[in-house]
Amino acid sequence: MADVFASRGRLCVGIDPHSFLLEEWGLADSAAGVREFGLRVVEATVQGGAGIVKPQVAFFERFGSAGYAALEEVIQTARAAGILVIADCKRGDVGTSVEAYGQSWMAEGSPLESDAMTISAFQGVGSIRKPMELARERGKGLFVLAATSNPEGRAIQRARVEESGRRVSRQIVDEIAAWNLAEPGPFGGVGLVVGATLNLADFDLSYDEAPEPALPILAPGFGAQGARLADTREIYGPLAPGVIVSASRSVLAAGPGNITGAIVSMTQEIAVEYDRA
Ligand SMILES: O=C(O)c1cc(=O)[nH]c(=O)n1[C@@H]1O[C@H](COP(=O)(O)O)[C@@H](O)[C@H]1O
Repeated sequence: MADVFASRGRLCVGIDPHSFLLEEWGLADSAAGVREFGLRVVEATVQGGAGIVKPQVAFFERFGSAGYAALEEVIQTARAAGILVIADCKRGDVGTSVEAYGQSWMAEGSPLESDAMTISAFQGVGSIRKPMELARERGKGLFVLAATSNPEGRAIQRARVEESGRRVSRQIVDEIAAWNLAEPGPFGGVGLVVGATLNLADFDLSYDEAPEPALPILAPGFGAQGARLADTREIYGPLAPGVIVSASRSVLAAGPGNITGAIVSMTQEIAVEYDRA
């Protein structure tokens, strides 16, 4: 991750081809439209000097197999251009089924092969062990939902686990942190999704000191959901060094003519936030 931040920066550009955005971009709400949208966002990411994209699979899935073909092309084009791809598929299942999901998004040569995927462990962290093993074997990243940015997640994610007494979010983070202990290097291989809209203390995720190895944190909620880039370090505290700032609508709404500029200015804002004493 340290090399990821050095070479690709912290901004993750979400590729979320909502119908309203396709219309604003003058594109059809179709598989051809999401393909064109995705490719243009990848191009703008390269031109804007950012290094990470996160295609939201749902918006492609709306068009069935044609949408998947479009997604494959977007992922492959981004990776060929040296951009890291986090497939936002939020998969989660058990046993051999979740293992197959892991293979779909992380196995070498899979048509959807990405650099990382989002995954749900609300069936128990043990349920995603196979993808965790695959990620480790293949040098891929996994981002496990821990404390999501949406307000509806709050009640369940703050609930306490009977056996440990810990909040669900904290339990997931602790289990992932324990898994990462076996890995060399300053950052763990498995990361977490922790929304920027939250007060982390509510989820028992405010730390006095950063866990070691550091946790990669995929941080959605900036822009359209209300969180401000200038608050990143305050929101995440000791977790801030691992944060990947993820934004979709707030970047994409700039439109095809201005998206590169939006990426450049967000990258600068993030740099200012991380450079200040
Ligand atoms: O895993 C995610 O990326 C994610 C987790 C979460 O807790 N909240 C969240 O909004 N997301 C995703 O992040 C993106 C947020 O989009 P914007 O609100 O438009 O920036 C969407 O693709 C969401 O699916």
